Amino acid sequence: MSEMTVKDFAVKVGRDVPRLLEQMKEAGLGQKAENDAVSEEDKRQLLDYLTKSHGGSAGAGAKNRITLTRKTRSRIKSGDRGKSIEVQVRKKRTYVKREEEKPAEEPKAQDHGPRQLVGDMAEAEAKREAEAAEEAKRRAAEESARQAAEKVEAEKAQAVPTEPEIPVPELETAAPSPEEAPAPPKEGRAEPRRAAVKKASGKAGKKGRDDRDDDRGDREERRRGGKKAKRAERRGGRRGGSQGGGKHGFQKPTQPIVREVSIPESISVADLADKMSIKANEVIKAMFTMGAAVTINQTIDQDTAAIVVEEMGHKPKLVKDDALETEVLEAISYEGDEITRSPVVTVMGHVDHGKTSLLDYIRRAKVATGEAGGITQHIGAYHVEDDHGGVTFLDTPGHAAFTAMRARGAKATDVVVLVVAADDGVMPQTIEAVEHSKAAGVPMVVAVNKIDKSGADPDRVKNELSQHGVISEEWGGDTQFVHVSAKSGEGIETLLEAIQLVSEVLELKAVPEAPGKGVVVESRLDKGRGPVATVLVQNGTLKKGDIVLAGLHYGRVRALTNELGKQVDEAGPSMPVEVQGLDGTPEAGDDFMVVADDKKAREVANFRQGKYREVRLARQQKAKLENMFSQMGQEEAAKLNIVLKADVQGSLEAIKGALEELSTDEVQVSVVSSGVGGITGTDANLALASEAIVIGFNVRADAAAREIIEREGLELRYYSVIYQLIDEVKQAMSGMLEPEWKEEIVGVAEVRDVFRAPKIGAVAGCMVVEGTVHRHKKIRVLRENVVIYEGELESLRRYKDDVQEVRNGMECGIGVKNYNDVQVGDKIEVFDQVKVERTL
Ligand SMILES: Nc1nc2c(ncn2[C@@H]2O[C@H](COP(=O)(O)OP(=O)(O)OP(=O)(O)O)[C@@H](O)[C@H]2O)c(=O)[nH]1
Repeated sequence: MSEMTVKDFAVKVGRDVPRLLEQMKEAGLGQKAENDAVSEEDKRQLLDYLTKSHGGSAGAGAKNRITLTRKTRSRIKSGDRGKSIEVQVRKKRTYVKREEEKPAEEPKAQDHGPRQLVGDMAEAEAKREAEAAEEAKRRAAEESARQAAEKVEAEKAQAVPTEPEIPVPELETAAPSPEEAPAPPKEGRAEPRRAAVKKASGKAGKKGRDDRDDDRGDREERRRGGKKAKRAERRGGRRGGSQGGGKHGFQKPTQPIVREVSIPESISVADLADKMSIKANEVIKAMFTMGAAVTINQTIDQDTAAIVVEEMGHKPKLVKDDALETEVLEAISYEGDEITRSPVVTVMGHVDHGKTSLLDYIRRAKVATGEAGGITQHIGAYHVEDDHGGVTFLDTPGHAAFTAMRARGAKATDVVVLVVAADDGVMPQTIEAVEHSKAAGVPMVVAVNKIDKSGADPDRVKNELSQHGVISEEWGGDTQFVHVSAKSGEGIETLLEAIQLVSEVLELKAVPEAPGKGVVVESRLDKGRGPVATVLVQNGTLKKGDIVLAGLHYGRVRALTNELGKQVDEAGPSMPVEVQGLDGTPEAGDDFMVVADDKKAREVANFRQGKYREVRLARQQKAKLENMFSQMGQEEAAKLNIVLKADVQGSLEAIKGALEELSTDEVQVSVVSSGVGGITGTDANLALASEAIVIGFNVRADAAAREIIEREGLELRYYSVIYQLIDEVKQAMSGMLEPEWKEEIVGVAEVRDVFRAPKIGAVAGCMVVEGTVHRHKKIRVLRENVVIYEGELESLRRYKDDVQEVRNGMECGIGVKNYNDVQVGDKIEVFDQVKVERTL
């Protein structure tokens, strides 16, 4: 065809003249009126423009092509199980305009610019297509399984010439090119495509009965070929497509997009489908044909997922469990301009030395300044402003909070303020606090408190602390001692300055523009507000609306509340803030971070929840005394950490000394903490933080400690004979732990009342609170979790009857043989000695 007018052209391409003129103008053509002539060159230019504007390739090679895609769905019977699979076929066809051809025209579809011209080009292309299809067909013939493809190709080739001015949809159905750039779905599922193509076309009403018959034939063939053949076919199909594509001048090699699908150790069906960019239904169906009935939310394991992915024609990539987490975390950038952030302080010290008073004083004096009402809330932390940029105090004094955080690997504290009452001096918990902060590598400032008191003797504090390696600056050490009174407020300013001084050395930096991250200080379930967590932002800024991952939980920040109870929109570095919107209550010490993707946050949280259990189990194994050494790598310096508690100072010293003497060149035994008294939650947390085993010598763990020990799978051992304790540790060190006799506590009774009778002595009215109390087993009497007597029972009675055992929840009368000093509140522990095989 030679030249035509815009009007003619508009008629040909089925578009109205003004719109066409507009497009021509956009394409840089000069036509302004409907009677202006349109040359071949103009058409090409317009086509080129439209192709480009629709995302087509604009390169020289792509100049004269147009690609059509069409999606069809069909069902095919799969395999010999007679199950059917829904097959989605994406067909793509590229038409290449030949120089000498005149563009034909036609289509419709307003918003598919290139499509309209396609029709235009189609006619010209028909011949070439036919040739190309033949070529593809030849190649396809190399593999028998690809017969279906050939047919379709052939049909495609025929489709064009039979109806020169075919509307676009006709053309689309023609080419079953498996390739597909933008629309991922189903690609991988290439093979069924072969058979399904025609079926789909037939469904669309574009094909005749013959086609459908052929289609059936294909299916028959496929059925006969079995699975292997199908796979071969699929592979072949891809190859064939690709080769044919080259000949056709297709835009891209017509290979199905084989995606590399990363599969975590477990994944939900929905997420797996998502990763392959297909509908979950299709995964469910595919799995069904493989003999597994799953639901959309069901989580499948990695191996199964890998098979499904392969079956779908993609490449599974098995990723390590924490890969997703790593990916999510690594995707967060904390780069930017740094500012100096305020120090975060934890106050520690012995009971009654004034930690709470000090925190309260500072809060009252500082936080409320200038704030309406000045009422502060307890949210677990607060920030005070001073002349040097402020200080944040973690408002949960004590070692428990500190160790709980450290146990979770969190380093929330920059500076420890060690409160020592000037009238009381260094006490056991003072020493414990020193141990904790040293172990955590956190610098200390000593607040010598109660300086207002008449008995205050600050020099004594200095002196006593120096014996524990905390030496005052005045004495040539590096620790600042500040005299304060939490009552009068004396010295508080100086204390804040001292904190600032220490923090300057630390050079605490943060990037306020970065996404917020930090640590959970505490959390609770609020009746009205749901899970509420106080977090300390350590870097970046946490904002309302952010998606947050916190420990095992995640959520979108619904509200942020500061320590004054005021809603805020954001919290910057070193600021504590209460967060609402999480789906659960994270633990103190859990990390939190703002992540970009809601779904990924959920995935990581889910993963962590699953992992949590495994990690605990793993830790249980590792923490076993028996396993500790066998698991140490050779290059690893072997170290056995012990948290030791004993009934009296004498035994404590003796055991500690003996244990430390066990150290050899290969294995170092280190008592990270020791003390007199029952095993507390703090001890357990410290053991967790330092990967230590807990040893109780004639002492027991309290409820809090037991909870942590159990939950975290720590190793706890009770002993009552020193040499046995030392011996077992020694044996473990030499890797020769024999089958051992281990004590097992089988029942505990609490003394509720004590009756004294002249003949039989003291009888304790008890309630069995754990296990079963047996008449003939050995017992110990515990007072405040410390063993005060070991022996056996004289009598065990229910009402007036002598019984052999009394179960949990029942009352009974207990007489302890040769011991009459039982008191209300004591516990009677019944134990057994069991042989434990050594497990390595
Ligand atoms: N005279 C005087 N009394 C103080 C001072 N600081 C605290 N006290 C008193 O010491 C007692 C204990 O203070 P707390 O602040 O409860 O001590 P704590 O270290 O928090 O104690 P626990 O929470 O039990 O570990 C209280 O009666 C306070 O009033 C002080 O500087 N001077």
